Amino acid sequence: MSPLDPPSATDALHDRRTAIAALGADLRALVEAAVRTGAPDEVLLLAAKEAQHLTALLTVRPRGRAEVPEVDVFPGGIRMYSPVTGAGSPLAPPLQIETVDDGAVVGTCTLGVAHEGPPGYGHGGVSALLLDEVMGWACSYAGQPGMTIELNLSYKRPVVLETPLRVTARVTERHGRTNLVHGTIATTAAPRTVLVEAEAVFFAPAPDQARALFPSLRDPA
Ligand SMILES: CCCCCCCCCC(=O)SCCNC(=O)CCNC(=O)[C@H](O)C(C)(C)COP(=O)(O)OP(=O)(O)OC[C@H]1O[C@@H](n2cnc3c(N)ncnc32)[C@H](O)[C@@H]1OP(=O)(O)O
Repeated sequence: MSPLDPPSATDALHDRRTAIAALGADLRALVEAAVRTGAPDEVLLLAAKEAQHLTALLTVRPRGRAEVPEVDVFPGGIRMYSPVTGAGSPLAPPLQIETVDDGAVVGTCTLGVAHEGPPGYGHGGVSALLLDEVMGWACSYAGQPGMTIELNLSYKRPVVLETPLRVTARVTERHGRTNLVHGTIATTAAPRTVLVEAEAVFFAPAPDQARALFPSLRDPA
């Protein structure tokens, strides 16, 4: 559903997305190594210098704060730098939107130590991040991409790190531009044992409102 390269992607777009994803994967490995390392102080200081060098290398024609990247399909599609699904984001697990199953969107991911809350378990805010995203996808797939205006979570069991997770979401009710959405996190090994459950309200802005909120949106309709 969220392929890196839909059939319409040109060669140049394919190459750009591939390069962004390659950098993202190595940055995620770096972040995980950095939060787990037992290397001595002098190695940390050496790594900090190398990181400064990389930052300088990448600080070329940075995009503006509200600019939609050319490699993205927004709203409701590919977001290369999303902190949840973005193959190019060092913050993202990244979560893969896998299927639309009987109206429910299903995403999978594995959290690392960089996402830790209680030792060995995922941070509660990270669970909210995963659910918010997949619930947003459920709205898009129901035909009304929208913004979260309310998100309630029930943390039933801790979310284990380094364990494949299954995040599901489904629109349960629609009232005009407002969608009520239900979401869950479970492990892929035990999909019926809900670890975190969510109820959310999403609002799909009208075209004028979307134009004001997202000035670089190409087609707010
Ligand atoms: C285009 C989408 C792009 C999506 C990108 C991916 C996003 C991933 C998910 C996110 O993280 S979104 C980021 C977090 N959310 C925000 O930053 C939203 C901040 N909120 C706003 O900017 C405004 O609330 C918003 C522009 C969305 C709406 O402003 P309005 O002044 O038009 O809202 P209003 O208060 O009139 O409420 C809109 C409708 O929702 C209803 N409503 C509000 N709160 C509700 C509630 N708690 N329960 C049920 N309905 C509720 C409200 O009654 C009303 O219904 P009606 O249209 O029928 O009159």
